[in-house]
Amino acid sequence: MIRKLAQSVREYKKLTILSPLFVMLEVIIEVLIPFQMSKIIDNGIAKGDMAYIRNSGYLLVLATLASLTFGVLSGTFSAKASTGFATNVRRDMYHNIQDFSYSNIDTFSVSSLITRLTTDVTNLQNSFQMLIRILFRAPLMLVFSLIMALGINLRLSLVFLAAIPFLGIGLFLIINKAHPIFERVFKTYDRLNNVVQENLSGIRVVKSYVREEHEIEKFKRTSEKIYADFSKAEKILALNNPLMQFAIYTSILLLSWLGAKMVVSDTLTTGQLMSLLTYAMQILMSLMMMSMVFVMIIISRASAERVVAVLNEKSDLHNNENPVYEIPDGSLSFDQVDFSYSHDPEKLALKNVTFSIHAGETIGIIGGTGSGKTTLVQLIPRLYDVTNGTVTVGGIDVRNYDLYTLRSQVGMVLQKNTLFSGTIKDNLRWGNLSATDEELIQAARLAQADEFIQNLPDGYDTFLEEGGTNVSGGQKQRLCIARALVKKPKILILDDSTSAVDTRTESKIRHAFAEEIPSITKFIIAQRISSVEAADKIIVMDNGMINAIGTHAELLASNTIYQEVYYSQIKGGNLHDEA
Ligand SMILES: Nc1ncnc2c1ncn2[C@@H]1O[C@H](COP(=O)(O)OP(=O)(O)OP(=O)(O)O)[C@@H](O)[C@H]1O
Repeated sequence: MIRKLAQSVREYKKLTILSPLFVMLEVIIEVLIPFQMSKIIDNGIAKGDMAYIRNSGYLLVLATLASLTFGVLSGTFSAKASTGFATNVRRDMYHNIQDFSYSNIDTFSVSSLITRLTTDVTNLQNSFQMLIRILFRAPLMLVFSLIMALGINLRLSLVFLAAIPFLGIGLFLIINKAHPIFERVFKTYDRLNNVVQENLSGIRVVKSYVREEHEIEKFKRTSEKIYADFSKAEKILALNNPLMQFAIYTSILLLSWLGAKMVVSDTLTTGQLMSLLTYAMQILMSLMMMSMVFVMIIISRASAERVVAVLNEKSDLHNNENPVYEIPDGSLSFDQVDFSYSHDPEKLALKNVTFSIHAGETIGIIGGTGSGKTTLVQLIPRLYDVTNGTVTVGGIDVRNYDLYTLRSQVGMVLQKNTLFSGTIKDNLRWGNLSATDEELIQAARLAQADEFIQNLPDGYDTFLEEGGTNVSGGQKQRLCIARALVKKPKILILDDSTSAVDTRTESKIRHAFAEEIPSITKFIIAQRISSVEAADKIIVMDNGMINAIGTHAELLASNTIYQEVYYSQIKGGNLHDEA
């Protein structure tokens, strides 16, 4: 875990090393100051030597200034190194997430990824800063002060040594109790983020169903859970303070009592007792700092595990060796394809799917909800890999293509359309950054979007709000179709992407496709028979399997599922409705 995180230090390595180096110089001076003080008391004040006092005083001022400078420098370096480290961790996580396949995304929820990228990385940043500064400072201070104290008086110094194991055991117990609670707290954070994200992205649904109270209650419950867990963990951590204070004050009392007796019996000078007391404070303060760092480490250990899980997650879709960079044509075949989302052969979402189609054909896919339509088409651009069997495009197994080549040649309009904030042009260019304005207009024409775009006050430069909230559902779908067309794909997949478009416009889209892009293979998943009846072939899906393949006339004559859908739509009057 540490090795993985250390890889993100990169260009901040120098600062990461410089910070503890300056800490070391700062500590050395801080430890020498009490020693010099004891000399001023014993050699200067006791003997009334003003010149000695003055010269040593100058030296002390210089030492303090130097220690201050080193402190400022190490503080600055550690702040820069830790923010840089956090930036790199975030960047590495973000890069890795971009590589995630759909199945990787299924492993982590979106809200959990957000907490990991924000709260967890901030925790890591704080502990990294503490680690390179305080975790160096405290042990150095401890060791140097102990050496100095032992040099002054061995017997009295044993008092500190007795305190160390006592504190060590106390800390170990605290850490063991608090860590599992922090692990739990971060999972609850994920839930909180999930509640917020779901609520905000679905705020319109929440409002239209008047579910505000319910949502507030859900938020309150999760916040209270975080509050309860945090309070519990903090209560355990708070035991650290009395434990430390007890050790510090007992040691100082013992030291003062035993030291005073030694001063009276002339086996210790006043200056030595003074500096011993200062070293006692320094030793115990450094122990206190170390315990604080340990507390921070407990909190961030849970975060570190969550961050490393994202960094270590490998995309399960890779390019094979010597991938193919050219797709010959848009012909396609499925050969005995099984697919399971959970990689469990008992839970197949697709079973023994076999069919083949020629380039340029239009294929309709029809079937009940959950019958596997979306799952089937997701295997074409390799959003998931098959569990068994093969999918080929242009006669070549899709796993043998370079992923980028394959996906750039398969235009897919998903069921859940997403437009991004930006102008219509920006959104259309998602498909192809170098597309000319003419190409954008041509794609929009085919998708029957050009007319309504031209009627917008700023035309193609109209700014779309986040999620495309300022256009209607049907307009959004047409923009998404146009965006896929800008890619000039060899295969175009429309997954229920004309459901909000009226049947007259939908029919215009179909005609435009047939006349102007005849060489593109088209998949149309639809609920309406009218959307697929003109297709060259229609696949009827049922429970993850192909129930039948044929033309509209063939299926209407022989397939019961197709007949049922057809007649229910005739009766419902929505076969060719113009909603
Ligand atoms: N990401 C996923 N993880 C696990 N199971 C999934 C996932 N996506 C879909 N499924 C399951 O796979 C099956 C087929 O789903 P699919 O989305 O392909 O159906 P569909 O025919 O497209 O349905 P609809 O018409 O409602 O969109 C369903 O049982 C569904 O619950």
